Amino acid sequence: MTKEQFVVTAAQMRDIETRIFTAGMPVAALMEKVGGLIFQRLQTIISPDKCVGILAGPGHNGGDALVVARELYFHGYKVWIYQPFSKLKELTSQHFQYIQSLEIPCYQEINELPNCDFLIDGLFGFGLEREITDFIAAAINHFNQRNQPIISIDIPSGLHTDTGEVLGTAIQASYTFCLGLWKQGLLQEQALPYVGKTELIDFHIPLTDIHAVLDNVPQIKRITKITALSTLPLPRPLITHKYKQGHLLLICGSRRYAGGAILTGLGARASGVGMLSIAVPESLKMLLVSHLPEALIIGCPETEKGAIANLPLVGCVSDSVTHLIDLNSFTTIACGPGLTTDNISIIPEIIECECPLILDADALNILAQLGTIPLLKSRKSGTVITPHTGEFKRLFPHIDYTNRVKAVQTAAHESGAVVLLKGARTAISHPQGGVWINPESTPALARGGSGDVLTGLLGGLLAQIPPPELTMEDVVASATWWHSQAGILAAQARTELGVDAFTLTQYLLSVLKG
Ligand SMILES: NC(=O)C1=CN([C@@H]2O[C@H](COP(=O)(O)OP(=O)(O)OC[C@H]3O[C@@H](n4cnc5c(N)ncnc54)[C@H](O)[C@@H]3O)[C@@H](O)[C@H]2O)[C@H](O)CC1
Ligand SMILES: [K+]
Repeated sequence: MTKEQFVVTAAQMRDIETRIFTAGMPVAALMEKVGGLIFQRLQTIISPDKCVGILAGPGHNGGDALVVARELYFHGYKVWIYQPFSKLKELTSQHFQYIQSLEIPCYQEINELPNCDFLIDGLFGFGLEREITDFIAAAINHFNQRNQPIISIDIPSGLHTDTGEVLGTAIQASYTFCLGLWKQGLLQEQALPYVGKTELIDFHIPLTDIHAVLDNVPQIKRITKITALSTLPLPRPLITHKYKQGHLLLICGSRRYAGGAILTGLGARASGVGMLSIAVPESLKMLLVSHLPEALIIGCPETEKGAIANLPLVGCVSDSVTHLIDLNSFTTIACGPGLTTDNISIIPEIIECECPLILDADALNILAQLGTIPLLKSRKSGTVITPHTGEFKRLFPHIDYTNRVKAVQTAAHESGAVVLLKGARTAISHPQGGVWINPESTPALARGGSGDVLTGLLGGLLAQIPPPELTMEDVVASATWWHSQAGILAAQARTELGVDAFTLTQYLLSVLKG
């Protein structure tokens, strides 16, 4: 793993830094090093003719900010300090004393503050322990009102380091320079309006210290291009044939949502899966054939309303169908897009299948009606469920959803499934607790049908039975990355309004072309 992948809580960061200090690294030296690295990065953003306001807190976040202030000053920038705290940590106090000796203007009242071009937020870092109130809350709200870009050191002051919750109020940063290792709160969806453009400032934490603290707990990891492309595209041997490249069965679509079946099929097509079968209500069969001529389209008996009435399974008596389905002849089954909840009887049958199973959309809504846990826990092979927020709440109404990382871990543990909780920061958890977070997406994907494409793409990848060293959640994480990168590419080419789900399918392969 690269440093960019690790995600830590405040407590884990504290433990890692304690190991560094115990090994002999002076705290002052580390602060000096970190302040210098932040300053170097700032030089590429802020030209020396600019005025910079430094917001200095009482702890080491403030200490970092004061080191930055001093370096900006010595390099010709106009600098002022806002430092309203009476009790400072020792090291921070020393830096503040030196700043004052240089006669850099220091203020304690926000109404005295001059104008400036940029603000550096060094009020609180991962040491924030409680809600921000009183004059500090007023100050943060004041700085958010000014029109200067704010660059937060480590984490926007006021955000909970682990959950990303706003503790009272929080700085709305244009940039967040996260120090050393990614803090979990920065990857939580509720932090998004506050973090701005995030980047990691590496201050060379030894990997041994990281592993010493993180190896014995479920890993929270960021999905990066390196991790995704280490999986994708799945290896395709020179000598192969269609049956060796997996056989995916999609069970989807209804007269009401015919498009869902097409979009899911197009997502599967992009995965490179060798064989694709799609079970839809009989009346959709020719429509699907026209869109996906390479797929084997299975027309199923349908209800009055045009939903799949039953699956023509091998062994069942049904003379009106041309093709019987043997659920155990597929290497993966994906079910749900456009299914409707008109007929709940097919889900218990599908859950019996022995191959990996993906349940999405209405399959999840039916599962919520039938009761999630007992049904999924009894399955022999891997299961992936891919709820959006609403489906998640219906499936797991008892789980507190504020901390999405914890929520998805709990759901995975309870259900025994890999849980992919879709959103602006999709989180994926394995039943044993490991979590992948997708750190980059686009609001362009917030459209009907996007999820159908992901289900097909994911099903097609899992059906190709990735090499044994690839865990199911690794494949799910890579599919998530692939899907969001296609959305980003499409939005760049066509604006965020131009990424309808069909267009999204047309950009999937461009992602792998790099
Ligand atoms: N630990 C290190 O050597 C390094 C830390 N880095 C930087 O330091 C911060 C973490 O520093 P720490 O002193 O632990 O905490 P903070 O600076 O975040 O501030 C905590 C400080 O504030 C007080 N406090 C907490 N909550 C509130 C509140 N709601 N209202 C008022 N005051 C509050 C608390 O009592 C503490 O005194 C880290 O983020 C980095 O920026 C270095 O970068 C690397 C080395
Ligand atoms: K900060």
